Amino acid sequence: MCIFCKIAKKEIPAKLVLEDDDLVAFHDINAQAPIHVLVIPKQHITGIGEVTDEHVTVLGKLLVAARRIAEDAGLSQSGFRVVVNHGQHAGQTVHHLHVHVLGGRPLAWPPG
Ligand SMILES: CCNS(=O)(=O)OC[C@H]1O[C@@H](n2cnc3c(N)ncnc32)[C@H](O)[C@@H]1O
Repeated sequence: MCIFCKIAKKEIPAKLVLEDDDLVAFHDINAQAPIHVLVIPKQHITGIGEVTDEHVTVLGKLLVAARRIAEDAGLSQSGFRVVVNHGQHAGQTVHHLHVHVLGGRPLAWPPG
């Protein structure tokens, strides 16, 4: 089972931020900003490279949750970044769809 499925099933620990029937959000173990949270679907989807029309609802839920997490973290005014990485060039290391929410400091553009 993938590591994020284990987190979703509470089989391994994580610092949870948000959970509902469809998704769970938790602090990134290797934070790249003062706020760095991952939002994942409980359903195993390997990544953005796999999504189709059947995933529209859960994809929307991930983005709304991302906004709520950023707002709760007080980032609405200062700003935040929402990132999904796909494949080797993007450095995807966990093959379970996840949305990064980053904020709390100025974020460079373009990213690396
Ligand atoms: C370019 C990044 N690669 S990624 O886009 O695939 O992001 C994976 C992210 O998952 C995080 N991560 C891996 N294992 C855990 C864990 N057990 N708990 C919380 N976060 C984790 C990594 O720190 C990384 O930021």
